Amino acid sequence: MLRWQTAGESHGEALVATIEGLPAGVQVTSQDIADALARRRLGYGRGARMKFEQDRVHLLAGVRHGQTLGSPVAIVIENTEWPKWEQVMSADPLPGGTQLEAKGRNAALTRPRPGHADLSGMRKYGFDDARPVLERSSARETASRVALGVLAAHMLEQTLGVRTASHVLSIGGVGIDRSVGNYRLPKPEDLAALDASPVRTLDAEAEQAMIARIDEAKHQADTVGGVFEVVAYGVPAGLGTHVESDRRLDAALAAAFMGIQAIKGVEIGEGFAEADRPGSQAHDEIVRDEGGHIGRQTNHAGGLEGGMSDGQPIRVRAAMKPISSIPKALHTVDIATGEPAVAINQRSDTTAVPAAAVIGEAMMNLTLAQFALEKFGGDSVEELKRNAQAYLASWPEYLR
Ligand SMILES: Cc1cc2nc3c(=O)[nH]c(=O)nc-3n(C[C@H](O)[C@H](O)[C@H](O)COP(=O)(O)O)c2cc1C
Ligand SMILES: C=C(O[C@@H]1CC(C(=O)O)=C[C@@H](OP(=O)(O)O)[C@H]1O)C(=O)O
Repeated sequence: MLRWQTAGESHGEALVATIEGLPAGVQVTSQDIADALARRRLGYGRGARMKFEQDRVHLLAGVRHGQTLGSPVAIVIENTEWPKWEQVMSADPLPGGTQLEAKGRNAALTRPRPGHADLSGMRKYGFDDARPVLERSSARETASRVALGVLAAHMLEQTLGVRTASHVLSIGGVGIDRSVGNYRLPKPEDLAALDASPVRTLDAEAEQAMIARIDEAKHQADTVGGVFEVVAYGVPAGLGTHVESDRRLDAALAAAFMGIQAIKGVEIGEGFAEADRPGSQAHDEIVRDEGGHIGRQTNHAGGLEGGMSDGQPIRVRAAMKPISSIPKALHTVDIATGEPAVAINQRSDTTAVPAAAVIGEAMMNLTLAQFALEKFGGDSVEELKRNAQAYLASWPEYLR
């Protein structure tokens, strides 16, 4: 069983991530993780913090000489902003009972921001300050998940040959028309080109439109969301199952993507467009190719049928709501006085859809790694590989 967890506040000392259940022998280095974290910081429209903060990674446990040991892996990502927050976010009481003055960074945040966890978190945990809520609800936490996603991605690639790529379909309502479904899907070989695009697309026209939309939103003191897609190649048929709802791979992927901050919709394949098509045009007919192998001519289903991978590329799309902290401040109520007020506004991203796509890759890899381990098992990379090969070899040639 693959289990993972993260801890850490946005302006705390560090983020911490652990993962347990990976086989021994997965090759990974701190540099691989640092490279993935750098990809998560990319994207036109991100705020000032992305420019001055760095992700400093320490691979603390579970890896020796570039290979996992089969023991829990622990990763620490230092927040380089920490010196500015050392007192405000101090875990221990301040020396000599010092009380920080309630001003500047330590001022109580009593005007909850619509669209954030602030108001419900204050009610639920009994806080009169939004700080303890926003510190953890911040998407800073996703750095931990991207770090863990590297281990999952390496395990998948080194055992099954699975590789993942992501791209952005639209930002603020402009970009690629996803109802058509015949645009060029990103391939793992395109990753460098996608990383080089300010809005994570291979479509030059859509790129210009999305950049212009972000500029427009920024100019109007507003923010925008968008839609991204993650595609996983090389996933063997048969991960997940139809037999029980909580073991379905499509359900697990939907939960994993929905678990990314600000994601409000998840689509498997062409999910929403499928709802408008007649069945005769919706399903992926089963054919034999020239080599006699079984295959499909289309992939509307996004590689998932009956809660199981069907051997086609797995495609998951996610809709991200606009960034919630808006310079053009929204109405709220000051919790300290009960009077109408405008929401706290801090420096913020105008959009973070390209970053969310990279986080989506991590969630795809973590979910597929979990399901691959459940299906094949194995305490070492070699054992997992053997088990998967034996499974595939058990099929008649034309089914492979
Ligand atoms: C990569 C990424 C970056 C984000 N950056 C910001 C930001 O700078 N400002 C902000 O207000 N929200 C930002 N968000 C969104 C908030 O974290 C999110 O809207 C908030 O947690 C509430 O969303 P929820 O209702 O899904 O939890 C970001 C989200 C992601 C995934
Ligand atoms: C720090 C990151 O993203 C942050 C996510 C975030 C939010 O509210 O989710 C708000 C911003 O932080 P701050 O309020 O400190 O400016 C983003 O910069 C990161 O992704 O590493």
